[in-house]
Amino acid sequence: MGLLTTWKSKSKAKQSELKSTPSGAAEGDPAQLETAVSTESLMQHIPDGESAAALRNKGKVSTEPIMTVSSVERMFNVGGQPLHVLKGINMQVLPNQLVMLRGRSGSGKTTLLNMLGGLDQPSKGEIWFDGRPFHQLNDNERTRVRRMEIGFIFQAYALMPLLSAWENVELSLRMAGVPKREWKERVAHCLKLVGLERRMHHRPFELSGGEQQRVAIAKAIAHRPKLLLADEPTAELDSQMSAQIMAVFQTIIATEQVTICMTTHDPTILEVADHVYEMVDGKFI
Ligand SMILES: Nc1ncnc2c1ncn2[C@@H]1O[C@H](COP(=O)(O)OP(=O)(O)OP(=O)(O)O)[C@@H](O)[C@H]1O
Repeated sequence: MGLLTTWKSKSKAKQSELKSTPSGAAEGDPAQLETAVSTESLMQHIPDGESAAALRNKGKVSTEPIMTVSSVERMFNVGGQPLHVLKGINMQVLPNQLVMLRGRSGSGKTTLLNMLGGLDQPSKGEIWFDGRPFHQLNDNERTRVRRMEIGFIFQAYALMPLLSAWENVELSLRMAGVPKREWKERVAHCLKLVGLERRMHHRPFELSGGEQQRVAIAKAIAHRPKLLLADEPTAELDSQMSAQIMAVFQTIIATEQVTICMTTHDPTILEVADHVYEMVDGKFI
């Protein structure tokens, strides 16, 4: 298995570093102060102490993998020629972890992520999601699992441009079939969790890139998915906003019991991952 390395994601040092950078820069600048305040409020949600690993050791979190990938290959037919993109991928994702797929452009990260989310199927191999053989489900069954149990976040936010932050999150509850009586409380909770309680009625063009990505996160977790898949979620953001997004990810892992698997090119955010898989030319090294 191509496990590059393992880091503890919730060290106090890392939390205080995330906390102190924007706070230190905030004095006298209202825009930076706003960023600092929202980061402070984000960090309040992160519980001190117990990491997912510690909770697992105490039996509070399942030790069974939520996702198991065995010998997965993916071939495409391009102009009559076979293109072998994934060449035997093995991985396990444990509950309440932050797992990163890293690799150069074209190495196959998005192709694999699409398969983990049931958007595509392997040419060979198996993918087990929460005890079910994802690779054997038909299109309708995979769509149902995806709608109910998986959330997606994309590089370019994928928000409805004419809807407010509130309405965007509400839309995802409607799509997942969550009863309307639960919407108000859940939308408010998710937007607060990502630090946007003062931006709930802004539309995407009235928000910064980092704020738009936080709306996208609120939208992706609103229906309480077990697994959150994020394709380059920080690619459009500067380092401070990227740090905020990673702080939000840590918050929602701790409070919403969600597992996150994301792709990235950004070496500066790797250290908050529980596991990093390095992909080279369709394989983990
Ligand atoms: N549907 C498809 N048909 C044919 N080729 C494809 C298809 N999807 C992906 N590929 C090819 O597979 C390779 C891997 O693509 P993929 O998008 O998974 O890479 P990536 O690591 O996510 O790259 P990036 O970091 O640039 O997003 C590329 O060469 C791409 O052209």
